[in-house]
Amino acid sequence: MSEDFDPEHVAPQAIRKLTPGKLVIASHNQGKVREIAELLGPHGVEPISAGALGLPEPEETGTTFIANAELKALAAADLSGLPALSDDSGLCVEALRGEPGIFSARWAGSDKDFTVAMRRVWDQILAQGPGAGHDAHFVCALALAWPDGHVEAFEGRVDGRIVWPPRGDKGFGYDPIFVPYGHDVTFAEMDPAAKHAMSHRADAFRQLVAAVF
Ligand SMILES: O=c1nc[nH]c2c1ncn2[C@H]1C[C@H](O)[C@@H](COP(=O)(O)OP(=O)(O)OP(=O)(O)O)O1
Ligand SMILES: [Mg+2]
Repeated sequence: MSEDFDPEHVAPQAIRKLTPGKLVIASHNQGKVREIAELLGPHGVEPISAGALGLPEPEETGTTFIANAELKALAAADLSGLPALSDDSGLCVEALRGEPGIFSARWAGSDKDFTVAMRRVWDQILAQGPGAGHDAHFVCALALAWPDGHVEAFEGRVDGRIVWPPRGDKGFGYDPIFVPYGHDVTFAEMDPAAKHAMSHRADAFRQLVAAVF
């Protein structure tokens, strides 16, 4: 091994393993915190939410899901002194050229009203004219950061279609208008376990678990 060998710049062996202990869930969205805690259940870590630690909600200045996930995880790891896991996610509608995308939370406004955001998605699809397709996908970027600034990121996806009117009261966000391909029910009509078996978050989680546990 040469003297200037730097393990941080060797992929993929550079992936750092997460050891059992406290893990900050760097999200202020209770729906996500609940899903992430459920997905982490079998992996021997003790989740603590950013809200419970009184951490601020960072401004999402990135232009990609990965960039926003990394900045949220790094901020929480730095402030807490603990490893932190963040999630940046959103709904991308093909007929809207990927919108709302990274702006999915912002479409719900400062009072986080997803009735308004879902209506806006539907109205904008209709505004494209009768030929507009309803295809859409959710993306989830997960970033795991350490207080020394090391960070790993993983991106997952699930494809489906937008339906109207909204259906179901489980889940959160845009779940009532999203039906994954191969299914007839929305994410908000499914049991959490069924959503966890196929969601964008579960896809990203499988990659994270394979890499860092
Ligand atoms: O499984 C999902 N089912 C339905 N809607 C979803 C899902 N996953 C993301 N979404 C939508 C709603 C959410 O508000 C936005 C993410 O925005 P995003 O900035 O990543 O999260 P956020 O501001 O709600 O919480 P935080 O940044 O503190 O983690 O995309
Ligand atoms: Mg956010």
